[in-house]
Parts: sequence; C-alpha cells; structure tokens
Amino acid sequence: MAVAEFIPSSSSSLTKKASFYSSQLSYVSTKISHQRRLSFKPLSRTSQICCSVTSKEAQAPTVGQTDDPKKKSECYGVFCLTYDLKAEEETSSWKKMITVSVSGAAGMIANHLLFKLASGEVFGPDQPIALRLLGSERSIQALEGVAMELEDSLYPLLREVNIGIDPYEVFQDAEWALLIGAKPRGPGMERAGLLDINGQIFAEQGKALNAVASRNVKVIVVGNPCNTNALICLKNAPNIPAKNFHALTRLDENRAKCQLALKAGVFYDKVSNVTIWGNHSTTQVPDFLNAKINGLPVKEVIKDTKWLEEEFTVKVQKRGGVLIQKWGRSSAASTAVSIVDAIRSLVTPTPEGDWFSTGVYTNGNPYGIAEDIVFSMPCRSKGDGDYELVKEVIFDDYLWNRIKKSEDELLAEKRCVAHLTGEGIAVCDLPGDTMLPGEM
Ligand SMILES: NC(=O)c1ccc[n+]([C@@H]2O[C@H](COP(=O)([O-])OP(=O)(O)OC[C@H]3O[C@@H](n4cnc5c(N)ncnc54)[C@H](O)[C@@H]3O)[C@@H](O)[C@H]2O)c1
Repeated sequence: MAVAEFIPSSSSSLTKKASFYSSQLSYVSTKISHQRRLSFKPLSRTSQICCSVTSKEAQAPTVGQTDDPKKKSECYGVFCLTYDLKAEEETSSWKKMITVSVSGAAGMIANHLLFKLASGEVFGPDQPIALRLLGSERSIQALEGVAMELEDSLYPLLREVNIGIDPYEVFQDAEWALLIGAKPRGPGMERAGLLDINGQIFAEQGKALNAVASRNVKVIVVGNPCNTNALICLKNAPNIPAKNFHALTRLDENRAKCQLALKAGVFYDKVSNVTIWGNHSTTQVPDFLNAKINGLPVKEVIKDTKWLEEEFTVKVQKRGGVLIQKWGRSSAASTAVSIVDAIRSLVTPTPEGDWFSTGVYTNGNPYGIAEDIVFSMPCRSKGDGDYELVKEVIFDDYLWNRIKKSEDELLAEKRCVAHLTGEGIAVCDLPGDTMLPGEM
C-alpha cells in the first residue's frame, strides 16, 4: 500500500535534491529522480500522518527540500511529499505520529532495527512514525543509502524521514531516542580511552536531548560501554527525568533465556523472570536464583548447580565472542531484536508475574545497590513507557557477591568519566578489562 496516490507525470521526471546540514559542515547533495509528479501543500503534523489521498484532491507540485546549505533539511526524498486531506478521510484508528531518533543509523544494528520500526512491528500497526536518523560525518553517504532503502520499502506507517549529523537537529521533538552510534575501540586503545572517546559523544548527545527533545523522551543507550554512556547522557540532560534513560541489557537477558531453555530441554517461551544485574560487560550477572522455567524456580528444574554456577554465567557472557568467531562480526540482528523487545516491554503491559531487565538509574532502588549509577535491574511496566523496579526478588551470597563486583566496576567507570558528568576530575582505576568481546 502506498502512502498516497500520485498523479502520473506528463514530463519525464521531477528531480529533487536532498540536502543535509549541520553546524560543522555539511552540505551533501544527491539527486533522486521520481517518475511521478506529486502534490504538495504544507500541512499540520496531524494531517500529514493520515492516510491516502485521491488524485482529485492533489494540489500543486513542489519540493520540500532546500538548496540552501545554511537551511536545515526538513525531510528526505519521498518523505518531503505531503498532501491535503479532507477531515473525513483521516484514518480515525491511527494514533498521533511519534518521532523516533536513531543514532548510528548507518551502522549494522540500525540496518536491522529501522525496518522493524517502520513496519509497525515495534509500536503497533496503528502507530505512524517519523524517523530522524543521526550519522557521523564519515557515514553520511551511507545514511543517505539507508534513507533510500526506507523510501523504497513503501511502509504505510512511515510518514517522515530526516537525516543529519547534528544531534541538535536530529533529536528535535524526539519521543524516543535510540542511541546506537559509538566509536569502536581502536587497536591498542585502553578501555579508559574508549570510555572517554564515547563518553564525549554521549555528553554531547545528552546536551542535545536536553535542549530539543520532548521533555518526556525515552532514551535507550546501546553504544558501548552502554551503562556508563547512559549515565553520562542523563547527567548532561538535567531537564529530562533520569528515570527515562536506559542502557540496553536485553540482549543479555535473551541470551540467558536461550541457555536456560537449552539446558532444561524446553522451548524458550517457558523461561521467565530472568534478570541481568549490573553492567553490560563480563561482570554482568544473569540471575538463575529468581528465574523460572514453566513457572517453577530454575533450581527445581535444572538440578545441576555446578552448571548453573560455573558454566551458565560464562556462556551468557561469552556468547557475543563466540558469535564473532563464527560470523566475523558482532551481533547486529539479535541486538536489533533485543532493542525491539526493550521498547515493547515499555509500551505494552508486562505479563502478570513476569519482569524484564534494563539498565536504569539506581537512585531509590530497594536492593541496596549503590546510588547514582546505571545498573541493570528487574522492571515491570504498565505499558505507558514508564517502569517500576520489582521488589519481590531474593538474594543469596552467590548472587549478591557477583552483583557487588559489577557495582564496583560501574563505580570505577563513573570515577573515570567524572569530567563528563560534571563531577570534577576523572580518576581511572578500572579493575580490569571486562568489555564484552566484540561489543567494544
Ligand atoms: N548494548 C548491547 O547489547 C550491544 C550489543 C551489540 C553492540 N553494541 C554496541 O552498539 C554500537 C553500534 O554497533 P554497530 O554494530 O551498529 O556498529 P557499526 O560500526 O556498524 O555502526 C556504528 C555507526 O555509528 C556511527 N557513529 C559513530 N559515531 C557517531 C556519532 N557521534 N553520532 C552518530 N553516529 C555515530 C558510525 O559512523 C557507524 O555508522 C557499538 O558501540 C557496539 O559495541 C551494544
């Protein structure tokens, strides 16, 4: 289904220029030919999100982009085309459009994620969406390619696409910010160096969100080291509730579920109540004490305590590394799926009795975990984008000692980025290199 019905052009084609603008550079232009003439009339946001229009109602053609590099680009290619609608034609069942900003949009994870977002798989088949895509200077050409593929996919729910390299432009009015883009660790780079280089990206993006995003934007930080990047981001966005920031640990939860299902010989939908505690690193703690299989405590189903204590955790932690050995690159598709899971866990009510893991700000946590860090913990949601921490969890010495190690690591990471969180001079005394293999 197309988003609009078009008037066939009598002339050959209408050439458009897609322009990109950022504060530092940057004017890149490209020509895209359209074999059809389209009608344009500036519309309010609500009328833009509505359904198709017949050719009878089409207005005079125009182009929604600018040749002036000093003016920001409003839209990409076919998404510049808007059309008038009669009130009675508006699709009453569609919700108000939401704006989703994605950084690292030309990267591998985003290449899977964006098409899921545009299809309705994430926010629902009645939820029109505007995508704002942030790339780096080096990836701008690739970003344009991504936008072209989105155009060619003809997703009915995808109403707007913008691309750019300035977070102050791309995060404008964002209701969701999926922060995937980060620098990979270069040869010989210390972990402290990676914390600093990526921390600067997230400090800048936090400031940009603070300045231009929706006041209730939900932020999911994927770029590593994601817990501390999320902390940096929220510290630089004081006007956005700290509770709205998440670090992605859902891939780790999914991996833990898969390993428990495999060991118990059940399908993975029988595994519930799995928590990943702590950092998205090899100090993460997949919790088999509170997890359930077929509604029973895991320890009643898997009686092999040695496996649980010695093999399970390591298997979950090293899964990414094993995958790299097979694939020759880090997980992208399953990471994108886990981002979808993380969002859906916040926009749909959590099934009765279950919970999900996400890295969130620790202030006010009921477990006794140090405050003022971003730590993965068990959460429930009513489906309104918000969440509550789960209180009814138990701890034993094994679990608690491991949680403390991950906490120590995150406190050390926090000291290492003090210059980026407004807390003085950084002191880097990281306990060891616990970066997940390939997810650096
Ligand atoms: N939390 C998790 O579970 C998890 C899992 C897998 C990967 N990751 C992390 O996700 C990140 C992205 O992974 P990928 O496989 O998509 O990498 P990728 O290298 O394919 O893509 C990253 C993209 O980000 C862009 N980028 C770099 N700096 C940017 C900036 N300042 N603003 C906007 N874009 C920028 C790059 O140009 C590149 O296109 C990495 O940091 C990786 O370690 C996290």
